[in-house]
Formats: sequence, structure tokens, C-alpha cells
Amino acid sequence: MTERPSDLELRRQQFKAQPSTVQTRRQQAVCVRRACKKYGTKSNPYVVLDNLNMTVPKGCIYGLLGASGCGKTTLLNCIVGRKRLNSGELWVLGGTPGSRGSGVPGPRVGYMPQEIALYGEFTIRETLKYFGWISNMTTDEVEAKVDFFINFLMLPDADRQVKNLSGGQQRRVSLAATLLHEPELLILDEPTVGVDPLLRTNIWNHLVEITKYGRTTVIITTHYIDETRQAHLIGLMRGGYFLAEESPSRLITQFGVQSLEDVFLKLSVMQNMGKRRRSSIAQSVTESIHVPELPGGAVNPAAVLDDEVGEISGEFGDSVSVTSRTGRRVSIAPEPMIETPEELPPDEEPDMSFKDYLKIVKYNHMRALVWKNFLWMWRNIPMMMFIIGLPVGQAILFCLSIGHDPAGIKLSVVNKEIDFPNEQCSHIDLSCNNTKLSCNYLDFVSNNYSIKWEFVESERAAKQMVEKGQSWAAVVVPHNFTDAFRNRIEEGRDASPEHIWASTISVFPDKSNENIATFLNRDLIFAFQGFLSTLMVSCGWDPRQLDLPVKFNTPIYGYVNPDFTDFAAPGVVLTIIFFMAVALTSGSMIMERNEGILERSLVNGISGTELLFSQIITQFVVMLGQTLMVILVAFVVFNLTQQGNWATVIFLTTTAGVCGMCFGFVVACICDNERSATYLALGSFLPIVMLCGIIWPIEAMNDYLKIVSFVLPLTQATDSLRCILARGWGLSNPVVYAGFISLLTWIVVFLTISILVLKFKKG
Ligand SMILES: Nc1ncnc2c1ncn2[C@@H]1O[C@H](COP(=O)(O)OP(=O)(O)OP(=O)(O)O)[C@@H](O)[C@H]1O
Repeated sequence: MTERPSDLELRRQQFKAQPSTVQTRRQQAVCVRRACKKYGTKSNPYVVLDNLNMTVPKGCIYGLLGASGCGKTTLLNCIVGRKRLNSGELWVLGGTPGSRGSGVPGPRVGYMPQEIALYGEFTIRETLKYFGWISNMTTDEVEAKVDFFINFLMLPDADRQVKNLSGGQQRRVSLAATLLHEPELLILDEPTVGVDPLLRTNIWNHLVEITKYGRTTVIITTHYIDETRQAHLIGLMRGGYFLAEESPSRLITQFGVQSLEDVFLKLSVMQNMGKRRRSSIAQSVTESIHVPELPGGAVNPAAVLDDEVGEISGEFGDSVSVTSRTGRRVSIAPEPMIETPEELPPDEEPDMSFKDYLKIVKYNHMRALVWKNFLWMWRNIPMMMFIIGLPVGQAILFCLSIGHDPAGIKLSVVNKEIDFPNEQCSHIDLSCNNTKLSCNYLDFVSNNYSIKWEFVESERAAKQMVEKGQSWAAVVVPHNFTDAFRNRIEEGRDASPEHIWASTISVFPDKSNENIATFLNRDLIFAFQGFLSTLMVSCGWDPRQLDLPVKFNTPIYGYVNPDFTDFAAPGVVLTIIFFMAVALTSGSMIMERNEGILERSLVNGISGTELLFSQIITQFVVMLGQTLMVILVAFVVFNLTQQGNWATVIFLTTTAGVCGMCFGFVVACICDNERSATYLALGSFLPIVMLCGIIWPIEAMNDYLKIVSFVLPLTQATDSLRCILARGWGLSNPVVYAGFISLLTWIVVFLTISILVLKFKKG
């Protein structure tokens, strides 16, 4: 119902001191009582709001003034429900901010933060569309207002991107986004910074206009004290409370000064004098400063200067609280006409149907958020290509660098069967009568394995090369190797120790690198078996006679020569997808939060759950792209082993990505800045890689760590993917579905933690 202006005028005359009850306090647009807010630690607290009282009647413009750092933004954040008071009471539009059905945060409030808090890549039109949609406006309703704001706020073309506007223009777009949905309570944190005087006047005129009929209330902070002359009430804040809360004209009249700045100065001096608590100073103040008589107990000069009462910390209008010399804080309030009830009545909570409880997300919010996220991606195509390309690059690097046999391992060989350097192993004789079998063996090694020989003259020289790191092993072939070897075969069980010794090739390896030493060991022995087999065939003997009596047949799963790449690939693919999702999700959420955009959306009524779900939808699309590309590269381009069902592989990998996203939410919710998020993400990366059986079998792990490893998100998943890829197992296999169960459990755990942290972690 529209009130007649004359009634309003009458009502505004009552903005001054008046006795209040809880009921009347609730009828104000904003009512703050005994508000305390501290930052810092318990042992080292930093008090920002100190027993502050504030009353903002409906339909007024309230100018919140105070020096930089005095706590204005903190107070506004508490009013819009983004920060919690440590103690005290707060009513906004009749309810407690954050309570169910209060509409605060929500569409009843419009908040323009100090920071620009807009997406630079969006145009002015898109920005307004996003905030309009959040506030349940239709696209047509937003469009209808775009032209008005472009003209009124002297903005350039609506299709210009915000990042290409000047700082002042960006602030005006921010103001337009706040005014757009005509909220009942407008909270503007320094909207006129960087705005020229003409436009500043226009903005103030607009505020006066929209508050004219009492439907809109405005709280505005500014450093330009004198521009608040048009406000109906101003609160002068200093030291965590209000020095005064009055209409500007009354303050100027009563202090007998020319400007509000002078009022502020005088009040500040009064406050300082009070703090010094000396009656002599009080005397001088009474002489030098004219303290006006303010009816209704707004500021009680006696309270300021009375020797018994040291410090004024009150507000005009409702109550004045002071600190006595004993340090006890007392309240000087006007005599209440109605006795204030001891107990506060319960918050007014609207009836909620069962359906309302189930509605954890709103369609218009989800539409705006998902649209905004995709639009951001579309406007950042190079960045998106990088984001999709990064895991692909990592997969390529993995496939090219991990798990292959070392190539070109260098050995220093002294072959005493030949007269080196005069003679070389150049003519390889494959007949049974060959007199230089050592040359055949060495040739077999270099042809079939990636080992390079360097012949040297003496055993000493061969060992020196190893000592200098120039070769991985010194190989010594004895003088009569061929004859001794033939004798050894022919003599069989009667072979003499001399023949055994003379037919033994000695290897002096450098085992400082376990991997290379293992490969060298394997290659030299396998090569000898191969060489011997060839020799026996050429001599017409059955090569099986000299086989080891343990025979490895064709493997049931896997290959005769398994590849470490195949072993590590499942874990590495999951790790890449998991941690890319962690980085992306936490990065984008922290970026939005640090730029104030997240805060702004939350004040507009977006809930933490909606934010999470919208992120899940958009990040899921990105992550699906990453997963498909990684799988394509690893299993199609690099042909890693894949015996299983493609759908199961993709399903498991994307589930790991969703799990990573949810961990990213936890990181973003817990960490306040990118640095701590990076530490947390990095800090969890190595333990997961080490403990989830990704690079080394869990069977080799310490028994206690095995228990930890069992519950980690990627352990069962890696095992599951390994079984799908290498054994071709399907979803019905317990090892395979254990991977899914583990990931899904972690998704629920991470989401619950995120929602709880978002709900309870407010200033
Ligand atoms: N999260 C925080 N942790 C610790 N201290 C904080 C935090 N936020 C604000 N402060 C401190 O609280 C004080 C009040 O900050 P606030 O932003 O409310 O001031 P302000 O009056 O809005 O200043 P300005 O006019 O410059 O914006 C400042 O000294 C600030 O450093």
C-alpha cells in the first residue's frame, strides 16, 4: 500500500529519539542492539564493533559515516547476513538475517559491495541479466530496465564488456546491478567513489526518489561526509560505535556549525576528551566546544564530561552507552514508556510446506548460475583450451616418459678372448664350431636389448669407467671362455671348477640406480638364455635341456613382458583427472570469492548448495571433456592396455573427477586465499600418489599405512580401473564396484563438509 507523503513526513520527524520495544525495533528496516564484533584470536582480539546500537527506520536514507577502517563494511556485512556478530541483536526487515523466510540474504536486499564484484568478461547487459535472473526477474523485465540505467548512470553501450570500462563506470554498473530488482533494503558501500559531482547528484536524487513512498530503505556509506546532507539520518561511527545517529540538519543546527564534517570533528574531540577522563580537560572542553543540548538523550554532555563517566560511546536517538571510570559500561537510555520484555519473542518464521523443505535449489538461481558459468567459459576460450589441454599434455608426458625400458645403457667390456684393440668382434660366426662365443653373446645382447658396449683393454680400465660414472657395469670375459664353456656343457655334472670359473662372464655393476641395475640384470641373463638357445640349435642339441626347470607359460592376464606404464596408467589417469578437478574448482571458487562476486551472489539469495550444484554442472562438462581427451590419448593414441568396457572406464574416471571437484569445494570453503588452497591441494597430492598404490603396489606398504591407504579416495578406484583395463573385469566384479563405492562415499563426505562449512563459516 502506498503511503501518502504527508504521512511519511510526519513519520520521518519521528526518526529522532524514541523509546523502543523489541516489537518496535523489529518494525524498523534495520535495528542493531549491543552489537559486538571482533577479529583476530581470543588472546589477541581486535574489536571492530563495540556495543554498537543502530536504528534505521523504514523508508529512510541512512548515511553511515566514519573514517576508513572504523568498521562500516563489517557492520554492513553483518546486516546482510554475511558475517555474524559475536554478541548483540540484529533485526533486518523484521527478521534475523539468515533465518528461514527472512528474505535476508535474498531478493529483499540489494547490496553493492566496495569492490567492483562483477565479471569483467561480461557485457553490461549480461551483468544485469545475471543479477536480474537471480532476483527472479524475467529477461524482458531486465531488458526494459537496461536502457534506463544506461541513461541514468551515463553508461556506455550496454554491449561493452565490463573489463573495458573505466573504474568509475564499473562502479556504476555495480550500482545498476544493485538497484535493478528494486529491493526493499538497499545497502550501498561507497557507491559514489570515482563518480563525478553531476552524476553523484543524480544518484542521490534517485535515492531520494525511490525512498519517497517509504517502500525502500537505503543505507549508504561514503567518505564524502557532506554528500549525506540529503540523507534522512546519519550515523557517525568511530571506535566501534556511533558518536551520533541523527538527521543531518538537526546535527548542524544543534552544533552550530557549517558542515557535517565539523560535527564529526567536534564529536570526535568530545570522544577523545572523554577517553582521557580528566576533569580538567572536561573543563576546557566545556569552554572551547559548544556541546548542544539534545533532547531525548541523544548525547548527554554530562555523560561526556562528568568526572564519573569517562567515555561516551553512545548514539543519538535510542540509547547512549558510556563507560564509567571503573570500566563498567552503562547505558543511558531515554525513559522507556513501555517496559521492554526480558525475553525476546521468537523470530517470525513463515509456514513452510514439506515441498519447500525439499526444494534445496531454486530454478531461477540455478539457471542464472549455470548460464553465468558457461558464459564465463565461452568468453575465456583460450583459458578453457588450456584447461582441457593441460591434462592431455600431462597424459602425453606420462605415456612418453614413464614405464619404458631404459635405452642405450652403456657397459665397459673387456673381452679377453680377443686381442683388443688389434682384434674386434666384427665377424659373427653363427656355426656350432665358432671359437669366439663371447662375441656371439655380446652381439646377441646389443641386437636384442638396448645396451651399448664400449670395449676397453683391461679389467682395471673397465672398472674405472664405472667408478667415473661413464658406464653402468664392467663386463669381463675370461681368456678361454669358448673352450671352457663347451667343456662345461659336455662335462655336465662332472664339470671341473676351472672350466666353470673360465666359462663365467663377470659383471661389476653400478647398482646406485635400482631401476637401471634391474633392467641390466634382466637383459644380460635373458640375452644369455637367448644366445645359448641359438647355439644349441646350431649344434643340433635340444635347447630345452639347458632351460630353467621353472617355466612361465602364457599369462592368464597381462603380457609376457609387462610394462610399468600399464601398471601406473590407471592411477596416473585418475590422479590427473582428480587433481585437475580440485585445482579448477577450488581456483574458480576462490577467485569469485576474492573478487567479491561470490559474496554478492550470496547476498542476493544464492545459497551455498546452489553454488555447489551449479559448479558441479559446469565443471562436470569440463571434466568430461578432459576425461575423454585423456582416455583417447592414453588408450587410443598411445595404445596402453585396455581390455575392459569403455563405458565403465569413462564412468569410473568421471566419478573420480566429480570426487576431485567435491574435494575442490572443501579446499575452497576451508581456505581463505589461493596460497593456502595451493598448500592444501599440494599437501594432499603427494600422500595420495604415494599411498593409493599408484606408483608402487600396496602389498609392499607398511601394515599401518595399508589401513590408511584402504580408505583414501583413489586406492580402491585405482585398483578397480587397473582390473578393468588389464583384466577386462566388469561392474559386477567386487573389486570393480568397490572403486565406485569408495568414490561415491567420498563425494558424499566432501559435499557434506562443504555445505556445513559454507553454512557455518561466516565472519
Ligand atoms: N576478516 C578480517 N580479519 C581481520 N581484520 C579485519 C577483517 N575484516 C576487516 N578487518 C579489520 O577491521 C577493521 C574494519 O574494517 P572495515 O572493512 O569494516 O572498515 P571500513 O570502515 O569499511 O573501512 P573503509 O571505509 O576503508 O572501507 C579494519 O581495521 C580492518 O583491517
